[in-house]
Amino acid sequence: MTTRAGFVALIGEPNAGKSTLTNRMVGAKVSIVTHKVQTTRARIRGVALEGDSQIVFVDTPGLFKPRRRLDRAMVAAAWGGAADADIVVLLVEAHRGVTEGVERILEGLEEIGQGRRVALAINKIDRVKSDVLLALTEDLNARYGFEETFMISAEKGYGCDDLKKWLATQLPEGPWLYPEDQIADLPLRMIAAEMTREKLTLRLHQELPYQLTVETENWEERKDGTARIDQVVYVARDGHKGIVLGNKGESIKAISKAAREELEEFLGRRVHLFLQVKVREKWLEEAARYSEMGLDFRDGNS
Ligand SMILES: Nc1nc2c(ncn2[C@@H]2O[C@H](COP(=O)(O)OP(=O)(O)OP(=O)(O)O)[C@@H](O)[C@H]2O)c(=O)[nH]1
Repeated sequence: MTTRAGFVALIGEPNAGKSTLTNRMVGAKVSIVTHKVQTTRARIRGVALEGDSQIVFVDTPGLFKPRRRLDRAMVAAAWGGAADADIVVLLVEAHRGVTEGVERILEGLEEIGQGRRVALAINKIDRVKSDVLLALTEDLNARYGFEETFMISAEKGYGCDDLKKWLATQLPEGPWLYPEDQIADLPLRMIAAEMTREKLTLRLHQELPYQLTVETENWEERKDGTARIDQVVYVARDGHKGIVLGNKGESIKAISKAAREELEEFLGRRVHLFLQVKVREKWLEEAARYSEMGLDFRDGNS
C-alpha cells in the first residue's frame, strides 16, 4: 500500500472560514468558531484521513495588517506555515470577493509562491448566486495561477469532499506523520483547551482579555471511567484575573460548567474539570510563546 502524508496550510482573511473547514475535514471540534474576527490565536492543527492519505491541516491565524508586535508575529506565523506546507489552500469569501485583504494575501503568495502549490477555495458559496461565483473564479484565476479551484461551503459541507479527496491525492508519497493509534488523542488536550477558550469568549464577549490563553496541564484517566482535567487560564495582568473570575467567582464557575458539559459530550464520559486563573506577565515577549503560536510544527511532535 502506498501511503501519502503532508501538510496543508489554510490561509485567508480573518473569518474566511478556516476553522470551520478544519473542523469539517477533521471531523472533530478542534478550533473555535465565533463571529468575532481573529479568534484563532494558537496554531491549531487537525489530522484528517482520506483513503491512504494523512492530511495534516494547519489552521493559520488570520492574515491581517500587523499592528502590534503580537500581530506581526502572527502574520509571520501564518506565512511561515504557508511556506512550509506541501499545499496551500487560499480561502476567499464568495460574497466579499477580492477585498484589499485578499489582494494583500495574493501579493504575499507571489512572494512565497515560487514553486508553491496553491489551490483556491471559494467559501460560503451558499451566500451567493452562481453568476457571481463564476465571475469571481475568473477574476481570481486571472490574478494568480492557482492549481485548482474549488467552490465550497465549509458550513454546509458543499464541495468539501472534493477538496479533501483532491488534497489526499496530491500529497507526497511517504509514511504517515502520526501513527494511526495516536491520531484520536493527538489534539485532545488542545481540543479541551479550545473548548474552555470558547466558553470564555461566549461568556465574557468584549471583556475577554486579549492576551489570554488556556492550557491543559494535566489529564488523568481514572479507574472509575471518568477523566480529571486540569487547565490553567493565563492572563497577562492581575487586573484581568478578576474579569475572568467574575463577581464571587460566578463567571469562572459558569465557564467551567459549560466547558465540562461540552467535554463530557465530546468524550462520552464524566469529566472533572478544574480551572485555575494565573497571571503570566509579559508572555507576549516570551520566545516560547511565539513558537507555540507559530508553525514550526515539525519540531518535537512528528
Ligand atoms: N454562510 C456561511 N458561513 C460560513 C461558512 N463557513 C464559515 N462560515 C461562518 O463564518 C464565520 C467565520 O468562520 P471561522 O471558521 O471562524 O473563520 P476563520 O477563518 O477560522 O476565522 P479566524 O480564526 O478569525 O481567522 C463563522 O461565523 C462561520 O460560521 C460557509 O460556508 N457559509
